[in-house]
Amino acid sequence: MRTRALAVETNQLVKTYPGGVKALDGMELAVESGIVFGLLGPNGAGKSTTVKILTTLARPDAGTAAVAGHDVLRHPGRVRAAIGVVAQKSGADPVATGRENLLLQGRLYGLRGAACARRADELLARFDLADAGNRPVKGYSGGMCRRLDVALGLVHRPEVLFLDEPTTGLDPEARAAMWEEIARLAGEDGLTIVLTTHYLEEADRLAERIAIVDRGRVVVEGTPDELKGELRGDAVHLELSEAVADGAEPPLRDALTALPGVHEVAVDGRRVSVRADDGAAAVPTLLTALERAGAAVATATVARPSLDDVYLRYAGRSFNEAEAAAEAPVPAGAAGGVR
Ligand SMILES: Nc1ncnc2c1ncn2[C@@H]1O[C@H](COP(=O)(O)OP(=O)(O)OP(=O)(O)O)[C@@H](O)[C@H]1O
Repeated sequence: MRTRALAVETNQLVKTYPGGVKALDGMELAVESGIVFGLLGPNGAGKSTTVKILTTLARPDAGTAAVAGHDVLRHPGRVRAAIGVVAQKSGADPVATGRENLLLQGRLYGLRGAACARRADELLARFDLADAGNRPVKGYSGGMCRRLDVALGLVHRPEVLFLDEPTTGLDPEARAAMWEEIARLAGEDGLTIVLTTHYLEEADRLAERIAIVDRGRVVVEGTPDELKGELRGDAVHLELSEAVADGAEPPLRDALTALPGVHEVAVDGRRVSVRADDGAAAVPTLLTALERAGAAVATATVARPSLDDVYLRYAGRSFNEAEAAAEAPVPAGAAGGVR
């Protein structure tokens, strides 16, 4: 028996597609109930394949997975009753109205009569679709469609909601609105949200915990701050009003390196870059030291390590490089898509 404390648990999932593409190569996940968990990785990392297995739409070649305490292979029906799925592609019927879509989904999950209608209206109001509820979905904007998709996934009050790249293809405004909606959902009724994304910013903003996935396995897992904190230190960039004279660079570098909590000092013409344990706290000290050395500072910026830096450290390549590699042509017979 699995414990209910974990909403999702996988052990050594392996999945190879025909043609030999190894989509999953020992995927290990443990997602606590009641949190937003981000599965972050570039295109082709194996996120959708993981979600397909967890939502009983695909079978692993090896390994086990349980959702809401139910084994996905032994009790797929129980898993399906406990989950809501918002796939990358909308499942809504474009010819039907938003309300009709919700009523149909409700009926599929056993809701009847007034209870079903009440739930549909509740969700239309909640997702700001009340006015559009009686219009065919084909007339909805991208953001409205996405909100309806999430509403459809919630009709039967699932324990675990899977959101597969919920903001891909949305314009910035609709993306921001969807982020707000997901953040709002997160606090509710102990709902667990498993969010897959290839947007670093999306995972950083929404997920309490993140698993960074590369080549079909988790390369690192933790809270966004834990992951970034492991990189120790902020980058502080200072732009001087005038370039430092050649001979003055080494003593300036030595003076800055001697400051507490300051490392990796680089001086290059007008640009001074350092890593600091606490960037914001180091700025006044750096300004004073530079002033003493006769260097006037024009601008100072502090950058926290990003999830891209984390990815680079654990996957050995940048997120952009990995995305580019995933988009590169693959050998004949090995191509394929899950969409
Ligand atoms: N049906 C399929 N047949 C063959 N190969 C597939 C199939 N589905 C996925 N793949 C391959 O498996 C790997 C993992 O794909 P998957 O879709 O799980 O990654 P992903 O991280 O979700 O990426 P994306 O964000 O592009 O969906 C990729 O190399 C992909 O090309």
